[in-house]
Amino acid sequence: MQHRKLCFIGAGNMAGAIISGLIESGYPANLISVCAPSGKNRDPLAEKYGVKSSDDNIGCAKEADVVVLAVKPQLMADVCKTLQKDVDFSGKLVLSIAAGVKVARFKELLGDNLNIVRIMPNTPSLVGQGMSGLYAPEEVGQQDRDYTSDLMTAVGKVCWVDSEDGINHVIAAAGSAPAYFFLFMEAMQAEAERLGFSTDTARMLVEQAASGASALVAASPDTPLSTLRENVTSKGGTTFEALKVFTDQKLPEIVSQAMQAAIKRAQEMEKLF
Ligand SMILES: NC(=O)C1=CN([C@@H]2O[C@H](COP(=O)(O)OP(=O)(O)OC[C@H]3O[C@@H](n4cnc5c(N)ncnc54)[C@H](OP(=O)(O)O)[C@@H]3O)[C@@H](O)[C@H]2O)C=CC1
Ligand SMILES: O=C(O)[C@@H]1CCC=N1
Repeated sequence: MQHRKLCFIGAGNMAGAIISGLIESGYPANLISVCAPSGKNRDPLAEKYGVKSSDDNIGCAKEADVVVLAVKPQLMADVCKTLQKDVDFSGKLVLSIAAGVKVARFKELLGDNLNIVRIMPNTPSLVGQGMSGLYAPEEVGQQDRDYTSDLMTAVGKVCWVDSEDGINHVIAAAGSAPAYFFLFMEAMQAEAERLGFSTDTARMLVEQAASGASALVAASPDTPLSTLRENVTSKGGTTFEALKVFTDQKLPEIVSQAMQAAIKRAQEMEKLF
């Protein structure tokens, strides 16, 4: 992949996950800078990975070929307005990882000719297992699309969406999704502890069951998920009884409602920020 000079504006959970994944995959540390007002998140990244840490958004953005906007959506307008005053974005690629801030809004904030790709990543990027949705408006060139694909492929898998609404659908299915699985695993660990397992053993049981199930899915690309479920479910057995509780409590409907709630919030954010 091409190694362009990258500047992250924001050094939080998601920027940190991408930076860590990039360095692990061989992206040169001396081409990465990370900016945030305080040193609490960016300094550990600099210490661990040798990237440049700074509180100077403008200076770092000026020097970069690619500016990654990685602040909370509610801060995006203020951050962009400050950048817009002093940074010439022509010739640069801007990547936004923010939920709920549309390309049209970035053009309002940073200029009509902005060359921008939206990325919706997730935190497993930290361990090279990310899932990112990518959207670019028509005018973005193939080289920039390829660079963005390569960048995020370095930390996981990518999927392009044709319309910007697709980014909100990626949020529901992948961006927010690690938290759904963590909640499920937390509930399982808590019950395992109530059954008498130590915290460590309860976590190991749940963690290994989850990562084993996930590895089995990955190793069985032609097998529907329903078949993998059926393979565990003996007639008259224990799994059947456990799954009956989930279906009686309408788990599929709950999942659908949760994913729709994430989309609805992203749409609200698009109006707010
Ligand atoms: N977390 C996730 O799983 C995902 C998050 N996203 C998106 O990523 C973006 C960041 O989220 P997340 O990483 O969770 O947020 P965090 O709260 O973890 O990090 C926000 C970062 O922004 C920095 N910051 C605040 N103000 C400024 C400023 N004026 N200039 C530069 N940096 C600033 C903070 O600085 P300091 O370090 O000093 O506090 C912090 O490093 C959001 O837009 C979110 O929608 C997308 C997909 C998944
Ligand atoms: O919760 C959020 O808004 C962000 C976007 C996807 C995951 N975290």
